[in-house]
Amino acid sequence: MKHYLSIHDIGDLQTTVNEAIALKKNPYQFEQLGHQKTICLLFFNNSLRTRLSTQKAAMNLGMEVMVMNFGSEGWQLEFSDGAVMDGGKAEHIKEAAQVVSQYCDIVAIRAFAGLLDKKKDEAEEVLNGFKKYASIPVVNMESSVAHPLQALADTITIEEHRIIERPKVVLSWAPHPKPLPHAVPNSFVNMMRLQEAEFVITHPKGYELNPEVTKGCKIVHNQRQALENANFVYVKNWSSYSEYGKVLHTDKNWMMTQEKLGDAKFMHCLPVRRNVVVEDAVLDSLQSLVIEQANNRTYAAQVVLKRILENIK
Ligand SMILES: NCCC[C@H](NC(=O)CCC(=O)O)C(=O)O
Ligand SMILES: NC(=O)OP(=O)(O)O
Repeated sequence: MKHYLSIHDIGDLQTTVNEAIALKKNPYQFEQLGHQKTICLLFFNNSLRTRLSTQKAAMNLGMEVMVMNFGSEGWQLEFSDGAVMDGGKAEHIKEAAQVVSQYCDIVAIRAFAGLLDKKKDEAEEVLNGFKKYASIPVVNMESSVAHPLQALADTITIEEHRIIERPKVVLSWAPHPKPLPHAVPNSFVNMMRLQEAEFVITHPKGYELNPEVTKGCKIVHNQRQALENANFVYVKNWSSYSEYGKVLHTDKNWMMTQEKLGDAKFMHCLPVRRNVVVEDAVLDSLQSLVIEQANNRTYAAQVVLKRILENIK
């Protein structure tokens, strides 16, 4: 694998999940693979899980890790070709990406959607800028439109807790005070398409995701109806896509409760706002898989870095 920008870069999903589960059992098996190789993790936004699990994954593979909070520590980047840089931006992506390529063998990048300009967000200027100008492999640690390391960890978690061949998996919108990006639900939907499941999306009207992502997916606007007989319920807030980046309403009735969850397993990528997105009783119950999802982020990242390292050796 050259880059890991979307879930589609991984090849066969089931093979990858099996490999990740094997790595989880024996995490130091490939300690030599990353010897004298360096990964640079560049953050344009906050993180807990991605920051630590990707570093842990790289360390398990014997790599050296450099982390930079680019958003607060780096020079402001210019992305336009031919720009006259007489404003606030000190460095062009052309130099920045090539410079980073001098110091490391893989670069991983987190750069969220700004949620103000759909076209600009969908152009993925940070991720695509590095892809275009860096001479090393690029890993997506959540971009404007995708969070493929999260989706892979979610698949591993579902695989570990699946008790029937074709589980019912529900992606449910939940309220949130802030406008949040579409990256996590987009990647979850794309990943669900690649596996055996009865998949249903539920959200209030107005919260349709990008129709190109959800094309052909079953969408039910009645949350209770959608949740009937669910095995896994993945809860996530996202802002409106059609009224781009807007919070249309924060209807408390969409919060996930123990009563609505029934016997299903609860999933969320974290961080989660307790008693807004989901009530305490769910997060504090044995039905919650959120900590296991966070744990599986390490093995998702590890299988991705392993494949990239095998390709650059
Ligand atoms: N990486 C996982 C989720 C990151 C981000 N959540 C957030 O920004 C939550 C912030 C808050 O709750 O204030 C999102 O939804 O894409
Ligand atoms: N789930 C996730 O990506 O968490 P962080 O934003 O803390 O990295």
